[in-house]
Amino acid sequence: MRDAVTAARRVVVKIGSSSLTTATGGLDDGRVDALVDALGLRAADGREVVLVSSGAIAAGLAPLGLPRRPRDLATQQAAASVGQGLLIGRYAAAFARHGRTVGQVLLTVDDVTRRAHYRNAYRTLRKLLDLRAVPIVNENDTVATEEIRFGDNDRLAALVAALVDADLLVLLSDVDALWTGDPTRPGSRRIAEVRDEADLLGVEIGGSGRAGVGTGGMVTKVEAARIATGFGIPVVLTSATQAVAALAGEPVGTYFHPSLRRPAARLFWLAHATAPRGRLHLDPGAVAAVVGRRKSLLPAGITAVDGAFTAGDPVDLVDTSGAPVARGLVNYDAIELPGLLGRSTADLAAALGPAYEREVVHRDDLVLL
Ligand SMILES: Nc1ncnc2c1ncn2[C@@H]1O[C@H](COP(=O)(O)OP(=O)(O)O)[C@@H](O)[C@H]1O
Ligand SMILES: N[C@@H](CCC(=O)OP(=O)(O)O)C(=O)O
Repeated sequence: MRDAVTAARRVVVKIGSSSLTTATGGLDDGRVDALVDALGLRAADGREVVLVSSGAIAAGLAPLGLPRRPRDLATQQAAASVGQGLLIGRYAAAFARHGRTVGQVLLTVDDVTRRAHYRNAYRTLRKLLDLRAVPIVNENDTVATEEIRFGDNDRLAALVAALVDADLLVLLSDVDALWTGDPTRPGSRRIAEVRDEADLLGVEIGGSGRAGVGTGGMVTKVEAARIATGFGIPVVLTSATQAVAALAGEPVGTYFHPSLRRPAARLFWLAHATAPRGRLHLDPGAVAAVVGRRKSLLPAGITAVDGAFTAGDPVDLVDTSGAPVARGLVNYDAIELPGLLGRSTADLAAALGPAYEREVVHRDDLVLL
């Protein structure tokens, strides 16, 4: 038995498209029901479950007469728009049989990187759990453009697990475990547990076996496991058909041990969930202050600015060679900064008013890379 699994009070379960669809790619009601039965068992004794479910695009294909997963973003978004409603409707009916209500939570990258949105997402999830509803999370595909996309729900699930401070993340796929190589190839073996990076050396982590349905294959799952375990959350990776056993702590699938380190939640998001919208070039004094002495970044230490960001966006702080040394949430719009560079805070406050005394990036909004 896996003690961390049996003891977990709050669990995030992620299910991939390939485990929810029929061979032809449509939503498979029987598979949805089987998953919900497994989760219903788990939630029955007062434990909290957050479900991260893919499948919106797959569920939208048939109603739109699309023969396969489209390549272009706009058609994917249209399919997700049709499919997400069907998916949630299906879950709502299945959970109702267990006396549970579901709540739909659609997230974009912004929702987990901008502080105000991050708090908002946390508050909603927390309240749903307090009200004994089952939050069902997916990426907000219909509004997520290429540049702000998570792209894969494995990473989203790891970030949601961190957001709700889960005790366990379960990744359910169509494969029963992480294997040493392509599971269909003779000689590949199942991996029962991963203690650290060393256990992954030599493992061939491949793409999706069902290119028309699943997205990231094992690459995104192992990456998600890295993120969650780095946050102190253990991960079980197995197939949807083993969900009951996995949630009961039986030794199925692959168990990723958590690392002991548990970074501050908000900064963790910043480092992992963000695509920087710009770069601030620091002089050596500013690098020493920010990295060495954990100080806030002031205009005086910035030599140049790249990107078209607005206040609140994540930006990378780079040294004189251009290497990122930290990531932070910037307090100014990109167009405001060139006029401020190299000037002291006192000078700026005197010339432009007290609002210009603020740091460019506050040290509480900074994470070293
Ligand atoms: N080392 C490996 N171990 C297990 N599966 C692997 C490995 N490398 C690649 N895969 C493939 O990854 C697939 C699961 O990913 P994917 O199809 O994206 O699922 P999901 O839709 O659940 O996210 C498996 O079906 C398998 O073909
Ligand atoms: N948000 C998309 C799923 C993207 C995704 O990560 O899919 P999968 O690899 O099947 O978990 C959808 O609902 O179709």
